[in-house]
Amino acid sequence: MAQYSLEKDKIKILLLEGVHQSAVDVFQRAGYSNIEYHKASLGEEALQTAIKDAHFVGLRSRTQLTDNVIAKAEKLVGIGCFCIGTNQVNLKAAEKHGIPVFNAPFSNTRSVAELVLGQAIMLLRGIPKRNAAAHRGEWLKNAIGSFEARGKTLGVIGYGHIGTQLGILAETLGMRVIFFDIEDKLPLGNAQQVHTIEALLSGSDVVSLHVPETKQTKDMIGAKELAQMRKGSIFINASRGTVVDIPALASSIKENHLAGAAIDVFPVEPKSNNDEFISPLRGLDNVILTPHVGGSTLEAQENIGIEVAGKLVKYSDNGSTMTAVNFPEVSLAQHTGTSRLLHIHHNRPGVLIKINQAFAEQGINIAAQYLQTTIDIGYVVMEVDSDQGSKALEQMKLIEGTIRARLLR
Ligand SMILES: NC(=O)c1ccc[n+]([C@@H]2O[C@H](COP(=O)([O-])OP(=O)(O)OC[C@H]3O[C@@H](n4cnc5c(N)ncnc54)[C@H](O)[C@@H]3O)[C@@H](O)[C@H]2O)c1
Ligand SMILES: O=C(O)CC[C@@H](O)C(=O)O
Repeated sequence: MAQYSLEKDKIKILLLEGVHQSAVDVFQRAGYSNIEYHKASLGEEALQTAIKDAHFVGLRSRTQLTDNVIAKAEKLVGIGCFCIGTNQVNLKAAEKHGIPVFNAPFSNTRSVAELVLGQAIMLLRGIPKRNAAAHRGEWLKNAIGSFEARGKTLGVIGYGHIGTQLGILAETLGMRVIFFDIEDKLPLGNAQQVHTIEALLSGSDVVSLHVPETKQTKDMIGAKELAQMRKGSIFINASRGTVVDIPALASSIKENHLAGAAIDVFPVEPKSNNDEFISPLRGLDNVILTPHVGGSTLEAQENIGIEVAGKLVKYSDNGSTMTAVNFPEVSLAQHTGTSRLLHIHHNRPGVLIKINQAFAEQGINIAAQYLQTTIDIGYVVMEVDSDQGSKALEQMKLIEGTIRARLLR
């Protein structure tokens, strides 16, 4: 598939799930006015219709970009996840079609850490159950099951951007912090790494999960792991719903093994705010249930809008793919005085040589060349004399192994 870069007002940007206005502002400031904006996510059929002629799509965690949807999005050039998680996108399929996927790896991490810390304090004090009782007209004024955070042990599973910030915040309250991670991590503050999940579970008063959704983290916490937690301890998950066996968690709470839990993410989440939320945890007074809002603060959403829209604009304008999660990363400054060509190809021996040969035979002068590869694809960016851009694109199209080629204006 080869294409000339379109006029900016012909480039369709599909924004879903109410991404922040800051994203729209970034696109508009960069000259992109053809924006289709939806407040909610779209089901597969509606999504296929809306994405069919879109060049860029922006989404959050609800929209599923499956292999099937991506295959039918014939014009799609780039995907922006306006969040951290990218598990809702079939990254391999996007790569196969030569489509980079961008996200915002930092912008909402502080928001999650703050929420989790607040939940830990509330749960240690038994507040959710006292709050629920008061709403029913009951008055639970006593100190039973009510503890300070000071001196308690917080166990963090997944000591990344969120886990580390949570650890530091918890230490300011006088909590002791231990963590379990598959990587050896530099402990911040006085945190200590433990080397088995069992040591973490049995050694903590509050356990909080901050791992990504992967094959290894699926059902990472089930009945066996919950039984390894201390009696009367607290469990928090604001990572991904697939990580925890929810019926097993509900049993552990009902049997009074755990004193309480806060759950922000669920294996199946309602598609929109109008759909019913169904969970075996409903009705349990000592469980805080939140609708996947760990990262939903106005500060975070505004920053995410700016960050991800900025990355899509840079890719559209300059071909820069820095921080793409599924794609060779090429950092490029703005080009002036030359035509820039983007060529995405299957990573097989000889593709670059063939492009260079074809250009040499046609007398096309290469002013600059940048190449990066992953196991499966190669991404080469070339600059040629301005009057030779169209001819160069025609030559690129003929190269065997081409997935996409694009000429920037
Ligand atoms: N609730 C929300 O609104 C919300 C907001 C932001 C992020 N999240 C979720 O939180 C996750 C974590 O975010 P982050 O920014 O801290 O990510 P991160 O990539 O910085 O950290 C994840 C950590 O988990 C570790 N890890 C991976 N697999 C593991 C395993 N099997 N066992 C133990 N450790 C493992 C990694 O080594 C890494 O240190 C995200 O992937 C996202 O799914 C949720
Ligand atoms: O905003 C969302 O829908 C997802 C938030 C969070 O889970 C993330 O991955 O950043």
